[in-house]
Amino acid sequence: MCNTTILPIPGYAKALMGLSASTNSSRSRPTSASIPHKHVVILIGLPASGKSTVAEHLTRFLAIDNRTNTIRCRIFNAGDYRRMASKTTMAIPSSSKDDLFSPRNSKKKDRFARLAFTDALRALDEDICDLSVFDATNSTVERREYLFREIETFNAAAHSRCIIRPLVLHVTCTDKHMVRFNIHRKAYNSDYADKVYDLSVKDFVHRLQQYQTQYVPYTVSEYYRYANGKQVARAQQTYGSFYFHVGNAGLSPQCNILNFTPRVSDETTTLVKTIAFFTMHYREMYGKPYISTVNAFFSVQRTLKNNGLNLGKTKEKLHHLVLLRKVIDASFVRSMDDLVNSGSITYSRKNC
Ligand SMILES: Nc1ncnc2c1ncn2[C@@H]1O[C@H](COP(=O)(O)OP(=O)(O)O)[C@@H](O)[C@H]1O
Ligand SMILES: O=P(O)(O)OC[C@H]1O[C@@](CO)(OP(=O)(O)O)[C@@H](O)[C@@H]1O
Repeated sequence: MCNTTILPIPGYAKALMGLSASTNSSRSRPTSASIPHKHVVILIGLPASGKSTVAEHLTRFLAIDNRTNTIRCRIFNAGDYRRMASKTTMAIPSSSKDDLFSPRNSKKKDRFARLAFTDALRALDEDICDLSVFDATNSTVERREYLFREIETFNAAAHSRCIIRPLVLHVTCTDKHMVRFNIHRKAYNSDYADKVYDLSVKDFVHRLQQYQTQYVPYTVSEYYRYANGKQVARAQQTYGSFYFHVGNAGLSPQCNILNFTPRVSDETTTLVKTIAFFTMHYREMYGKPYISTVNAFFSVQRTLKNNGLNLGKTKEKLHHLVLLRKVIDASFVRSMDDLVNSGSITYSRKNC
């Protein structure tokens, strides 16, 4: 089921019908028409929820859609800043003191996110791109407030060469098989290049547990705090606020919130319409092959058939399946689902 919530928006119905929202005479242009409106997509989601993959899909989609193919996109991944800063591969922590993902080290971890976000805004200001995607978990209210505040400060600065509009893209994954599969894949990323499979999976699960103690769902009231321009995001009131959601590769109901205001720019309207289309059709466009791969991965019959007489490979694959089932058991997935969805915008009946 696809379901997009549209808050009272002059011109949006026209926009959905493919007519230019700017033809609505009640809408006025942005104050300085000469200043381009650029965008930053702020991702939110637990590790392994699929953020980087969806971000990649989004930028590919924008590049082929003829409404947006002139938009130059760049992705800024906080994890990559951490990996670049470290000369060695990630060490498996022996205590919470040297565990970057422990709440006690959140300031250390924030440093990389801040560096990545500063570059994301700078690239827009220096006209290196028109859309920056900020890829991090952004899992706390403090972090999100920081990001919105930074954008406000940027927009208010006299020397800024563009206006930056934030768009939130929430990526969730709580399907048991998808969670297991994604963590399996994470065990092969560069954090674990020099580590054996079992240790990598267990360490990643430990990382997720650390996030579970800190993650704060993005709620409707948090959305409205920014949308209503209180405290941290005054410009939202003027230029609209937009929330998009991709859940379980598009299998979960969509829950976009598009709050257009009279002064939303044409650049924003076009981009928002296109991203809304992307999220609403994510399953057909990008989710299907992934969903089939996940199903095939967990089919023991398929494992036996694919590996034929290769007993070594079959044994290894079966070992992976057993381990994944053991360390990512039903109660782990349930608690993840509760955390991600309880009180979150995604499950708020009011808006979905
Ligand atoms: N929507 C998806 N389509 C295809 N593969 C996906 C999808 N979501 C997750 N995956 C798989 O799971 C792995 C982890 O996802 P990733 O995008 O790195 O998560 P995150 O950025 O949230 O940590 C990816 O390497 C990919 O193999
Ligand atoms: O600072 P936050 O927002 O948690 O996000 C950054 C972190 O996200 C992670 C989550 O696992 O990204 P990545 O998937 O790119 O490896 C960490 O590596 C990275 O340090």
